[in-house]
Amino acid sequence: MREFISYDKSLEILNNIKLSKPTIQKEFLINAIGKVIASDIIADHNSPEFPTSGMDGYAIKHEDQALKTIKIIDKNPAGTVVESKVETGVCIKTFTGSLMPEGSDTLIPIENVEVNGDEITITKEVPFGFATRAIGENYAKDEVLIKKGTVVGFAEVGVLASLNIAQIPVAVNPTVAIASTGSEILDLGEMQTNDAQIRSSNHLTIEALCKEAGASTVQLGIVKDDIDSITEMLETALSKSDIVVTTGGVSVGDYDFVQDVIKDKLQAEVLFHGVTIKPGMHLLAAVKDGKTIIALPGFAYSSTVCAILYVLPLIYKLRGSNEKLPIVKAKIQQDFPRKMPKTVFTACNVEYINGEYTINFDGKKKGTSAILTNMLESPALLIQKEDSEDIKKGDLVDILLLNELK
Ligand SMILES: Nc1nc2c(c(=O)[nH]1)N[C@H]1C(S)=C(S)[C@@H](COP(=O)(O)OP(=O)(O)OC[C@H]3O[C@@H](n4cnc5c(N)ncnc54)[C@H](O)[C@@H]3O)O[C@H]1N2
Ligand code: MOO
Repeated sequence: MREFISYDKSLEILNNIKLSKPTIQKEFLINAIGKVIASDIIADHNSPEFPTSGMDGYAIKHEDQALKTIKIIDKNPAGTVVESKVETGVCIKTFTGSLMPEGSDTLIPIENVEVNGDEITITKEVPFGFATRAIGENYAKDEVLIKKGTVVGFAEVGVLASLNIAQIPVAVNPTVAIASTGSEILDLGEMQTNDAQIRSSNHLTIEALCKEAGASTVQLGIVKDDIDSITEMLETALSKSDIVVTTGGVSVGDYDFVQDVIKDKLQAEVLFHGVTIKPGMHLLAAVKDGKTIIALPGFAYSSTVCAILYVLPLIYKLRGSNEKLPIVKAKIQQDFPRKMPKTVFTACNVEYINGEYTINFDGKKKGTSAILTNMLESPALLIQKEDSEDIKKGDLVDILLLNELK
């Protein structure tokens, strides 16, 4: 008899396994997009380094706005350093991006003055420091701008470029090998020879999830329910990857060989086999030669939910990233009784309305764990913990935002 453990316990066990540290390599900024930065990025200068004009106009002393006219003594284009100084009664024509000339504290925009020869008359006053970007406005020297573990995106690229950093250390993405087992399942394009055969979706759904999470993938396709084929597949998978994910063959049927191969043939260390969750109760996690094997149930919804819950966090960890599953609070629009003493993940629709997430189950199909179409459109998973109460309409509940998965 198998011993089922709680969802929390299964997460704790997986969280505590020793994983190898990611290999670090340097990448040019654009090639680093989607990768995880492996060290803090600290500003080595202030931005801007000097007070800088934010508009086109005239650099003045603020108190000079009380004067009738102010004399223009020089021009200060962006990219040059003007020698003249602003003293009482004089101004310097200054442009967006130009350094503020010495002695000035305020920029009066061209729209706020009338120009007569070499003099300006102020038609509309501005407050002290107007359109003057202070030293360090964008970032200050020694500020930690990007934390180790951040996934590089457009904003990181821009900030790194402004720091004149062309190459950054990033973690080499882990590799996940994926295979689906089952004698009834067919790969894309494979000829159907009898009515009992179905098309496999799991191997590709999981590859898609892993790729979106930043992993490299090795697709091993479909393996029939046969001990030798499954053994060969798992040996190949272990030799090519950091994480092996299989689907099918982990419950109690006569042909559920994946578990036997993992336990008896490979002699892998089984971390757990059976978790009190729905879907995915037959999930098996094991370790062999420092590689993690996650054997998921065959049902399409079960294997997808479990890949999200168990495989994605492993990928995050192996990349050294700070990412977490996107779990947020949402208001539920109907009663939702607790059906079983398990942690249950139910597909729902999510909307963001008036500053809060709300969920409903409109159009969601009921049936077995085979229904993957419930994950289309704008989906989330309602999370009901093992020891939770019946949910009432209007309650705040935990949901996992499926369209926010990285
Ligand atoms: N007597 C019992 N029967 C079952 C139990 C149980 O506790 N006692 N548990 C059920 C639950 S829950 C699940 S989940 C499944 C898990 O079984 P397996 O992991 O061994 O999966 P299979 O039997 O191979 O497949 C289940 C189902 O999914 C379809 N399938 C399989 N592979 C794919 C694929 N790659 N793409 C799409 N669909 C796939 C397969 O045709 C089956 O219909 O066991 C229950 N039974
Ligand atoms: O493990 Mo099954 O996924 O509960 O339907």
